[in-house]
Amino acid sequence: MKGRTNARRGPGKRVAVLGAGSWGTTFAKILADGGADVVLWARRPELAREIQEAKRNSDYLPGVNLPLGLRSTSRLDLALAGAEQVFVSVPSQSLRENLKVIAPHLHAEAIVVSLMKGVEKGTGLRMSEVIAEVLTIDPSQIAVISGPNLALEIAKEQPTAAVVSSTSLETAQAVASLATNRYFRSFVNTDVIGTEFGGVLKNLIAVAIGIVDGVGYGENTKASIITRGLVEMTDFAVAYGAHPETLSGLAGLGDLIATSQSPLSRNNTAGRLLGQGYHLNDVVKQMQQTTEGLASVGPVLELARAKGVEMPIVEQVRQVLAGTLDPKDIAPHLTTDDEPQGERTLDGQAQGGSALRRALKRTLDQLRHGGRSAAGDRP
Ligand SMILES: NC(=O)C1=CN([C@@H]2O[C@H](COP(=O)(O)OP(=O)(O)OC[C@H]3O[C@@H](n4cnc5c(N)ncnc54)[C@H](O)[C@@H]3O)[C@@H](O)[C@H]2O)C=CC1
Ligand SMILES: O=C(CO)COP(=O)(O)O
Repeated sequence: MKGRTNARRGPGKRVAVLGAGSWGTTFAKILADGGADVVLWARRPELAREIQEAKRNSDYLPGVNLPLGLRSTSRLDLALAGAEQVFVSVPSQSLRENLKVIAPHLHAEAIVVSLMKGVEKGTGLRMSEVIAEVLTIDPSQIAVISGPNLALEIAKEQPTAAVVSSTSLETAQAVASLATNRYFRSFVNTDVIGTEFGGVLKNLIAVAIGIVDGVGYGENTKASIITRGLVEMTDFAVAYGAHPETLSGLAGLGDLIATSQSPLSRNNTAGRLLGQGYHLNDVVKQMQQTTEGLASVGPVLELARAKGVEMPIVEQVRQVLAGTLDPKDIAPHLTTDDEPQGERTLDGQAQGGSALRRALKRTLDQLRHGGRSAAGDRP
C-alpha cells in the first residue's frame, strides 16, 4: 500500500478517528474544532449513537458537549471512506488486531497517526513500527502525536500544546495544521523515536510517582523521582536513536510533569492505589480505562537490557507490580547500590557524559540555531 503523502491543508478535510475512548473522543473534538470533517469510530453501536445524536460521550467525558459537526459510527468502512488522515487511539496491546481490520478500508495515500503511548508486548515495537509492519505503508505516511495531553482538561478547552512527529516534516506539518485550534497548538519535529518513547516512558515514572504518593511521601521524593526519571527516559531513548532535546520538550519533560502531577492520570492513579497497598489484580480491575504503563514495564525493561541501559526506577516499579518490593522502599535509586553514584547519565549513550555537559551542549546548540534547538519542538 505504498503512496505519496497528501499534504493538502485547510478546513473541511475529511479525517477519521478510530477509538472513542477518552483520548480518541477528545482528539476528534480537537480536529472538529479546528475545522476538519471528522468521523469518529466507536466499537459499541450505542456509544456511536450517543455521540452522533446527543453529541455526548457520557462514559468517558462526562459533562462535555461535543461539536455539532462531529459524526460517529460503529462501521469502520464508513468511518474510513475518503479519510485522508486517520488518527488511531485504541489500547496499544490491541493495535495490531485493530489494524488488520482497518487495512482493507484504508485509502492508499492516507496518513496514519498514532495517538497511543505504549509498546507492544512480545515484540517491544513502538506503535508507529506496528503500523508500518501491519499496513506496509511508507514511513512518510506515518505520524505520532504526544505531549502533556490529559484528555479531560483538553475536552474542557484548557490551552494545551502537543508535538506531531514524522520522519517526513511535510507529513508532520500537514497533520499539525489540522490538529490546531484556539485551545490546542501542535508543534512539529522529525524525531519519531524520541517523541514516541517519551510518551511511553513518562507513564512508568508516573506510576512510580503515584506509588510514593500513595505511601504518603512528600515533594522531595517526588521531585527526586521526576528528575532521575527524566535521566532514565533520556538515556533509554537516546540509546535507541532519539535526540536528547526531544526528551526535554513537550513529549518528554512536558508530559512527565503533567502525568506525574495529575489525579486525572490513570498511570498515576494506578500507582497511588499500589502505594496504598492494593494488590495489582485489584488495581487492574478498578481501572476502567487504558493504563498503558502497567503493560509497558516488561517490554521497556527488556529493551533497556538489550542496550545496557540502567533504569533503577522502572525496575523498582516492576518489582512493586510483581509484589517483590514493598512500595515504601521505592526510591530514586536502587537501594541495593552501595557506592555513591555520580549524578550523570551513561557515557557515550547520552551523547556526552554528565548532565551538566549535556545542558551546556544544548544551550550552545540553541544559540547556534538562533535560539531554537534543531531537533526540538517547532511550531
Ligand atoms: N486519555 C488520555 O488523557 C490520553 C491517552 N493517550 C493514549 O491514547 C491511547 C488510548 O487511551 P484512551 O483513549 O485514554 O483509552 P480508553 O480506555 O479511554 O479508550 C480506549 C478505546 O479503545 C477502544 N478499543 C478498540 N479496540 C479495543 C480492544 N481490542 N480492546 C479494548 N479497547 C478497544 C475502546 O472501546 C475504547 O473506546 C492510549 O495509548 C493512551 O496512552 C494519549 C494521550 C492522552
Ligand atoms: O498521556 C497522558 C497525558 O499526556 C494520559 O496519561 P494517563 O494515560 O496516565 O491518563
